[in-house]
Amino acid sequence: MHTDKFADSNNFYSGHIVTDCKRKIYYCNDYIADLSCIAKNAIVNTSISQHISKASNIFLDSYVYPILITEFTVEEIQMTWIDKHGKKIPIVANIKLGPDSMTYWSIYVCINRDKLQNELLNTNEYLEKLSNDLTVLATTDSLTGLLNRRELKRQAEKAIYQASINQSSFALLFIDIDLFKKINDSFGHQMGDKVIITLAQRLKDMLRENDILARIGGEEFVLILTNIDPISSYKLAERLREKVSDSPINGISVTVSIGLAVCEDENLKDFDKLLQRADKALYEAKKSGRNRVFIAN
Ligand SMILES: Nc1nc2c(ncn2[C@@H]2O[C@H](COP(=O)(O)OP(=O)(O)OP(=O)(O)O)[C@@H](O)[C@H]2O)c(=O)[nH]1
Repeated sequence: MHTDKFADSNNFYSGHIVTDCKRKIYYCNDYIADLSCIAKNAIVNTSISQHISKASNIFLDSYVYPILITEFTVEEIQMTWIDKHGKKIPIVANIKLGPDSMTYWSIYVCINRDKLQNELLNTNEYLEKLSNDLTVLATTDSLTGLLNRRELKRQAEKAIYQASINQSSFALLFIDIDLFKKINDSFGHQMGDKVIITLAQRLKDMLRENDILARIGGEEFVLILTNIDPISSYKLAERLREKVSDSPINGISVTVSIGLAVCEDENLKDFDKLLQRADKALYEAKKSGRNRVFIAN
C-alpha cells in the first residue's frame, strides 16, 4: 500500500487515519498531526491506543471493534483524543473496516458541537424555569402563595368532576376576615398584609393534602374539601374558626366568618352556584354577628 494515495487527504479539514489490524497507525493526515501537536512521521507506527483516553480504549475494545468485525462500519463514535501535552479533546469518529483489513478513521473535533449542545441545554433549562415561573405567576396569589381565583375555579371543576364520578360529596367554605378594614385602619396596611399572610399559613397547616385553598379577594379565602360528609365539613369549619379566634396574630385579635355550602346532590355540582350559595351563607354569618359558621340552604 502506498501512502501517496492519501496525499489529497491533507486538504480535508477533518482527521484521516489508517490503522492496521494491530491498531498501529499506518497513515494520518495533517489534521491529526495538528490535533496531536506531534509531527506526522512521529505518529506513524504508534498505536492509536496511545492517542486516546483510557475510557475511549475500553469503549473501542468492548463496543467499536466487535461491531466493526460484523458490520464493517461504526458511526459517530464519541471519544477523547489526547494531544502531546495531555490535553483531552472531544472527537467524533466514523470508522470503517476495509476489505484490505485496514481500518479507516474519519475524525473531527466536536468542542463546538458540545458547546452548542450545552448552550441548547442551558437555553432549554432557562425556558423551562421561565415557563414554571409563569405557571406560578398565573396560578398563585403573590401575597400568600395560595391559589388565585382562576386556578381555584380550574382545580375546583376538576375536583367536582371527580366527585361526580366517585359519587362522593364535598364542601366549599367561603372564609372572610371580620372587620378587616378596622385592622388596616388601626395597625396599617402592612400589618393588614401580615395578618392575611399568617392566616393563610394557619389555614394551610390545618388542611389535608387534597384540600384546595385559594385567596380570591382582599381578605376572602375559599376552601374546597373533597370526599367529606356534611357533619365533618361543619366540624372542620368550626375548628378553623375557633383556631383563628384563639390565636391572635402579632397581638391582634382576628376572627373569621365562614359560609359553608355542602354538595351532595348531583344537580348542585356546579362550582359557580356552589360559590354563590357559600357567599350567601357568609353574608348571613356576618349579619348574625360574625365569628361564626353559617350553613347554606
Ligand atoms: N392590607 C390589605 N388590605 C386589603 C387587601 N385587600 C383588600 N383590603 C382591605 O380589606 C378591607 C375589607 O373591608 P370590608 O370589605 O369593608 O370588610 P371588613 O372590614 O372586613 O368587614 P366585614 O367583612 O363586614 O366583617 C378594605 O379596607 C380593603 O382596603 C390587601 O391585600 N391587603
